[in-house]
Amino acid sequence: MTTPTKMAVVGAGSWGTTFAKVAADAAERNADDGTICLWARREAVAAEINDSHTNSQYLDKIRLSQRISATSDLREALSDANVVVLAVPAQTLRAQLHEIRDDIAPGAVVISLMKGLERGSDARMSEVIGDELGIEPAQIVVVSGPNLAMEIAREEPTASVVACADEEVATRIATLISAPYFRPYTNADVVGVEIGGIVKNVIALAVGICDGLGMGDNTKASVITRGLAETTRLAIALGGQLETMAGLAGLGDLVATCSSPLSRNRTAGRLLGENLSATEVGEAMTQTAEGMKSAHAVLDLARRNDVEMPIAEAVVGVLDGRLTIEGMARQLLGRDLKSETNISRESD
Ligand SMILES: NC(=O)C1=CN([C@@H]2O[C@H](COP(=O)(O)OP(=O)(O)OC[C@H]3O[C@@H](n4cnc5c(N)ncnc54)[C@H](O)[C@@H]3O)[C@@H](O)[C@H]2O)C=CC1
Ligand SMILES: O=C(CO)COP(=O)(O)O
Repeated sequence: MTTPTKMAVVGAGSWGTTFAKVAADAAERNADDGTICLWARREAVAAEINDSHTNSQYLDKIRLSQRISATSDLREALSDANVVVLAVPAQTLRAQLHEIRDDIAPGAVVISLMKGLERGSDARMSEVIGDELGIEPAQIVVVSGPNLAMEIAREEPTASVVACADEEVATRIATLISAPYFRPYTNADVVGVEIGGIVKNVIALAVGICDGLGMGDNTKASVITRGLAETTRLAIALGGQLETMAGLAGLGDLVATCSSPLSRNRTAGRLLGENLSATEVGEAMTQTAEGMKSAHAVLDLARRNDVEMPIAEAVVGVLDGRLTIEGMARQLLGRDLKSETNISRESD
């Protein structure tokens, strides 16, 4: 007999809550005894999930399964959990893990849902998890793909990627989250899957800037496509696979995020394009737009690996107030002419 899954989801924002719903609906479909406990920072959010089975601040009008319980006591959520899911803002993860490292059961599989790069260390979230918890890559899973939370919460059919160095673990987690409306594929390329999710947020800021400036689809398609080229260069330099970048966690997520009005990163970019400063955009956003903070780390990581990322560089220039949005277009269009198909590190 296999042990029933006891899942703890750390972070009851849009994606943490939606992922808990997916796992609960998958358990229902698999007719297993799995339970899901969501940790919410605020007691009121936990109480609403327990009493009304809703989380109205993040997922308006979405009903959650009765298999999902919630608590604002993190130790209680983690108690005996054999699968721990992390869905907090990337820049807060290390401090959070530091606090709870002794409360995570040895042998638990830890899943990262986050799409950010740590500023200062340029570490991917799977690397932060490995550092802070001292666990093996076979225990660390990354879930990423074209996964706008609200669409999944509404049960609109969606595919995703479950990445782990150990393919058996990836398959086990994929089974655990395979809901009637959510289809996960496995992939052993953790680096490529994570880089796709991180960099698309920066490219979505650039596409949002185009929106803010009132530019049309040619401009946005050009940014998306060349954005994929620079994302691919970085992923390959770090050991990722070309095929991953053409898949759900690369092209798929880039297209979803850059096209959707639901995207927080694209929205933040639009506000930048409407001439708000990065500080003003930060104040206007009520949910996490990871690209606003990760962009600097992406550029730093690229420079350390001799990878050119002109779009990321221009976005960082705008965020830092060194480049105007009009100057951004001039800078990108003024570059030396190149072959399109060169995926080598040096140039674009
Ligand atoms: N919302 C989406 O559609 C998707 C989001 N993601 C990624 O998931 C991660 C989480 O994003 P969302 O759930 O959308 O964000 P959110 O802004 O909706 O929720 C963030 C959650 O983290 C908590 N939190 C905020 N500051 C914290 C801190 N200092 N310490 C601990 N917890 C804190 C908040 O209370 C909230 O529960 C991000 O890395 C994002 O890129 C990935 C795929 C889809
Ligand atoms: O990662 C996402 C979709 O896959 C969500 O994008 P935003 O964080 O820009 O809303």
